[in-house]
Amino acid sequence: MRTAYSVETVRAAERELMARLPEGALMQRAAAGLAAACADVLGRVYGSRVVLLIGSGDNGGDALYAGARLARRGAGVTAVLLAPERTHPGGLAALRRAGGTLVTPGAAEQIVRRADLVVDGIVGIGGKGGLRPDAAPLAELAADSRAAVVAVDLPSGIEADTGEVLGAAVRADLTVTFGTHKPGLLIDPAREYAGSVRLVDIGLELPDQAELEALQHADVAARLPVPGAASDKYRRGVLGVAAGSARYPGAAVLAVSGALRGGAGAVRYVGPAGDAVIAAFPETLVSDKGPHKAGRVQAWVVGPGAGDDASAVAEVLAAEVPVLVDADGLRLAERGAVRARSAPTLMTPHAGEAAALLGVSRAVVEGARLASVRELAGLYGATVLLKGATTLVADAGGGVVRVNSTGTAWLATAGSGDVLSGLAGSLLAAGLSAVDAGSVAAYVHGLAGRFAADGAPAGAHDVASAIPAAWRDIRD
Ligand SMILES: NC(=O)C1=CN([C@@H]2O[C@H](COP(=O)(O)OP(=O)(O)OC[C@H]3O[C@@H](n4cnc5c(N)ncnc54)[C@H](OP(=O)(O)O)[C@@H]3O)[C@@H](O)[C@H]2O)[C@@H](O)CC1
Ligand SMILES: Nc1ncnc2c1ncn2[C@@H]1O[C@H](COP(=O)(O)OP(=O)(O)O)[C@@H](O)[C@H]1O
Ligand SMILES: [K+]
Repeated sequence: MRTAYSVETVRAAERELMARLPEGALMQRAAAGLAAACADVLGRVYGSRVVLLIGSGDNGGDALYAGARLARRGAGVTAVLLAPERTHPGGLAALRRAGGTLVTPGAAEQIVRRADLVVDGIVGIGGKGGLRPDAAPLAELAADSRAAVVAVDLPSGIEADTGEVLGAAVRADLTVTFGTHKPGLLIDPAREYAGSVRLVDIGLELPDQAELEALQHADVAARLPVPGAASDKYRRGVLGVAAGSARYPGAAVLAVSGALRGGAGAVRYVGPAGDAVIAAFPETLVSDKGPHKAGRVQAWVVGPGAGDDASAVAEVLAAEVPVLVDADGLRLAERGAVRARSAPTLMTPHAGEAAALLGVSRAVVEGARLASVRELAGLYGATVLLKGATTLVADAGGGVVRVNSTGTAWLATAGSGDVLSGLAGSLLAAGLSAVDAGSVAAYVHGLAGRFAADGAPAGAHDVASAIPAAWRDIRD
């Protein structure tokens, strides 16, 4: 499991560790890891041109000490000091001793243009509220140069705890972060600014519960349902899918396509698109009599392409099994009915649907994804999976939020969300908790999207067809 901790938690762990170590030891660990990463990016350190962008805090200190290490290995290192009189004194002295050069921001444009590597030590976890006007132009210079950009701890200008980007921010090719990932490195839009992320262990002892966690292959493999000798189709779980309409029969087909590859033993389809479903997937048990007459299921998916069938949504919400609500179902589900449920509910909006439920604009949700998913989960007393380039899954009770980034932008194609709903529903029917079903489904779906696209456009049905390959890859 990859975890991320809030700034407050990082600060507390840092204080505790600093009290036990000689002064400056932690910063030296950080600087050593940073210098090694910079050397990897450069390939050849000797003779390279390195520019350090230095703010007035310890983030600048890390960059200065790392710059000194690179200078000792033969790099030409120049530090641009945003606040010369408040620059980290030890770091500054170290760079001077190693032969580095110091300049003011006025000289930055010329040297950044000729640099091989720009190191962003403007601000780290002490930053608040977007880059200030004196620092913002440096971020733009770095973006315009042909140099590789390495961010120290996090790209300056992003909000470490939330992943929001409130103004100008540095766009890095690599972020070297210390002790733990910070939530902002894993959540869009900030995640995009971080580039790839390298974690340097500096010995911080962190509490059990993180702010954010991201499943890895092994975590997903441990959660995927696998039948045993005693399994039969009922014990594996039966999923009911109430989806599709005369206008959108395809949504039903796609939801069922995800469901059949999600580990349930059988899929019951209820709705007006039975012929289309049977034509594509003859193994589906089809009925048009409404959810309450469909026979026993261990979980329901309701909503994809469902049009305005509010009664089907209400019927499904009244069932005492886990329910996944997606697409039209989100609009039609009464908040009170969701809150009154005793079995788990998993809601799966994209940013636009979440915005409509919260009564805000889509831009507000996209800018503040972590706060939005938590708020929606609290409002409905449900587990909420917020789709997007990174997918977040939050429980109503607060606590750790799951994040997934296995996907690819090729997944932004009509119907891929329907496939996800069937897949996640199937995992609910197989007995996974709502958080596990949502986050495991997002992981598998993202990987399937990568396999299906492989650098070229793919349709949602291709994504569904790639689910078995993703599943095998995870279990290998
Ligand atoms: N935690 C750990 O375990 C370890 C932490 N380490 C390192 O320390 C870093 C944290 O250092 P930190 O606390 O000195 O804060 P930092 O990020 O340098 O920023 C403060 C400075 O930025 C300024 N500033 C603020 N907002 C701004 C803005 N929007 N735009 C522009 N400027 C802004 C602010 O100015 P002021 O408000 O004082 O005028 C202040 O001077 C951490 O990220 C990591 O790199 C490692 O060395 C070892 C282990
Ligand atoms: N830029 C992106 N990068 C990665 N995944 C994405 C991106 N855009 C969308 N997705 C994923 O594609 C799916 C789209 O779902 P949704 O918006 O419900 O589409 P639809 O309603 O057409 O089925 C979600 O799983 C979402 O996380
Ligand atoms: K930084």
